[in-house]
Amino acid sequence: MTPIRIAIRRLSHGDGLPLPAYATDGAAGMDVVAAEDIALAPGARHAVATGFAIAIPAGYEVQVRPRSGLALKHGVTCLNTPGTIDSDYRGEVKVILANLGDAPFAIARGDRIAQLVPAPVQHATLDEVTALDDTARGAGGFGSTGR
Ligand SMILES: O=c1ccn([C@H]2C[C@H](O)[C@@H](COP(=O)(O)OP(=O)(O)OP(=O)(O)O)O2)c(=O)[nH]1
Ligand SMILES: [Mg+2]
Repeated sequence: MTPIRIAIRRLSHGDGLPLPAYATDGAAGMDVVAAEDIALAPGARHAVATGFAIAIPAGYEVQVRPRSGLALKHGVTCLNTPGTIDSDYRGEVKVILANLGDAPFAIARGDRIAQLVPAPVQHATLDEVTALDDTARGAGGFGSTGR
């Protein structure tokens, strides 16, 4: 598939850092590095600077996803996963990391902390009605079909 083109602007505090990049040819996400040093205490969260801003083409978003290694080994994940970067956002991309582990976790500038995955966005229009069609499920949810 032809890659979509995303304009990226390096911010002054991103000087010298690698831009997001695919670690392997088949990687789904571009790894993003931290632009700051931060110590995350257990239970703490922080919007980690990345040092860049992007302009996503209309009709797309970029999802900010955790790295499984950080999650499994340290309990460090994106709190709002998947984070949403809107196509009209021009501010700095930030990675909202949370430490759900039981030990402090140190992030150093240049560490890979998350990955970016572009995705198409489908807008909907809502048609307000007074009754919805019947289905076998009806209002059952939240485990209604059993374990
Ligand atoms: O992980 C994230 C999530 C969001 N953002 C930025 C880009 C996104 O376009 C904007 C708004 O995100 P979102 O819509 O998820 O947050 P909100 O709480 O609804 O804020 P807003 O009222 O600004 O839309 O914040 C990030 O940099 N990283
Ligand atoms: Mg929003």
